[in-house]
Amino acid sequence: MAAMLLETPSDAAMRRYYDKLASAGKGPGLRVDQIGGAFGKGLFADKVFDQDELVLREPKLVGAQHEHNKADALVCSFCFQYIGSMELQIGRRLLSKGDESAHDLKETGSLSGGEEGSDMDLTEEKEESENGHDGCGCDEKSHNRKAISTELVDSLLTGDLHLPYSDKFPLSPITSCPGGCAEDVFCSDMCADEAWRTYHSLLCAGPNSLCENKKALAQFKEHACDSNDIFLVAAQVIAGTILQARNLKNEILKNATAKGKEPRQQTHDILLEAWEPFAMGFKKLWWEAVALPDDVDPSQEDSFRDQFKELAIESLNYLKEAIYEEEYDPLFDLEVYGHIIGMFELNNLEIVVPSPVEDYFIYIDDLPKDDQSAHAGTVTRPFLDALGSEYATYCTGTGFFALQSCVNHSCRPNAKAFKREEDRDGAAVLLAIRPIRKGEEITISYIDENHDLEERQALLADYGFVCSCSRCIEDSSMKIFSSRALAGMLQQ
Ligand SMILES: C[S@@+](CC[C@H](N)C(=O)[O-])C[C@H]1O[C@@H](n2cnc3c(N)ncnc32)[C@H](O)[C@@H]1O
Repeated sequence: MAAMLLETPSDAAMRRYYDKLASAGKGPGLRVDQIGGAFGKGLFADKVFDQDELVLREPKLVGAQHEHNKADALVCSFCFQYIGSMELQIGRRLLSKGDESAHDLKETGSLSGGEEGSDMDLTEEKEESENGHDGCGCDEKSHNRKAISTELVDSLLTGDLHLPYSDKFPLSPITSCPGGCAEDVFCSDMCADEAWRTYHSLLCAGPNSLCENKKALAQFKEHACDSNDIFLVAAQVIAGTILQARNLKNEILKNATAKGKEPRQQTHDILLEAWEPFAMGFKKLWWEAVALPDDVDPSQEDSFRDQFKELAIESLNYLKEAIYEEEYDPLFDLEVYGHIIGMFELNNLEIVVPSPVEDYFIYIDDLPKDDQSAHAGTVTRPFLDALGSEYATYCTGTGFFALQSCVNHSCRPNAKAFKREEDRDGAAVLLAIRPIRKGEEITISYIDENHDLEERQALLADYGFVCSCSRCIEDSSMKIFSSRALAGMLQQ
């Protein structure tokens, strides 16, 4: 049965699924078709798109904010919109900075000695500044943060301090998890209910959770946070499929009872139906799909891949202990788990949501100079200085999307993933970068395409395929032609 979950869907099954999405209004003006060969399936325009026109806006099927980003951005666990208030966002960020500073102090014995502690973060921030994000007037050259009193941070967290003009940046109030856990918070009852219905009721740590072994669930989460938070998204696929299968089964039972008949549907048919959205995703085994990093010697490749497999085994064992159901046993097969994570490796989109905190400080900095703006500057400056150049850290996560995951790469793309001003959540957004004809395939570039053929091939090797786009074919034949011409000249 596990093998059935991993079978490539037939053309007819694929057609049925994507037609169902289209009739539900998903991806208007688009259709998914088989291309064949290396390309598999692709997303196609079913109408003309003008340059800069929105091609696709789609919510995730499954996804999560990165664990390491949670202290930086308080967002709805379901749609990734920022929530709470500007004061709370800034207060939480300062609190976590305070914790980091205390940690630095413990590790190095001095605050300044810890400044180099998170090289990766600092590089990312610098890149953001160079890309023009740093417009608030904070000292971008220095990563030094100025200390701020705990009382001031507390006053933000408790809501006692109201920052000037923060009401210009209203955020949805926090909706608690219906299961009573403190880990997940939402922007609305709608998001809380959707999360509960589609995966969270089985993965919630709260008192109303449907998970029967919360201790194992906690161990599963801890393991994921310590190793790779992609396991948390894989758990959403498994929990979501179980919950959907239960719903389908109940519906069948209800219909049969209404007709006074015995339900005829087999468990495995129900499971296959519930699994349908994930059956469509292009998959490979995770430990076979991950690219070998440059710093790993090829002679060590087997042990490198074994480490990934070992992690997946550990993670799956915890998840099994937490939410296993015999009826849905195939979902807990290692090959299935490995393919779910491999599917993420090959298809997932990095979710990025711009920070309203950045907008807020830019707004304050851009106010026309008068007494009120001077006052606003004086009140907000200590917070900006305490946040330092990291004031604009975005919400980041990873998600798997039904239609976006069908978009192939081209080194001569006609669309790009781009968040517009109004896209303040975790939806995947694609815009046309030139006019697109009806019937044309929608393509994006997975890499920076402003490189020559060799560099592009090297970058795409990380994605596990050799590009067969029209530009690469032209460039390759040009290369062959040039080398033949050169060989001919040398022979003469
Ligand atoms: C995100 S998926 C795109 C949808 C995929 N074609 C499918 O059938 O589901 C990425 C995979 O599509 C294939 N692919 C995408 N762009 C390609 C290209 N330019 N040349 C060759 N294969 C490509 C590769 O197998 C890649 O791992």
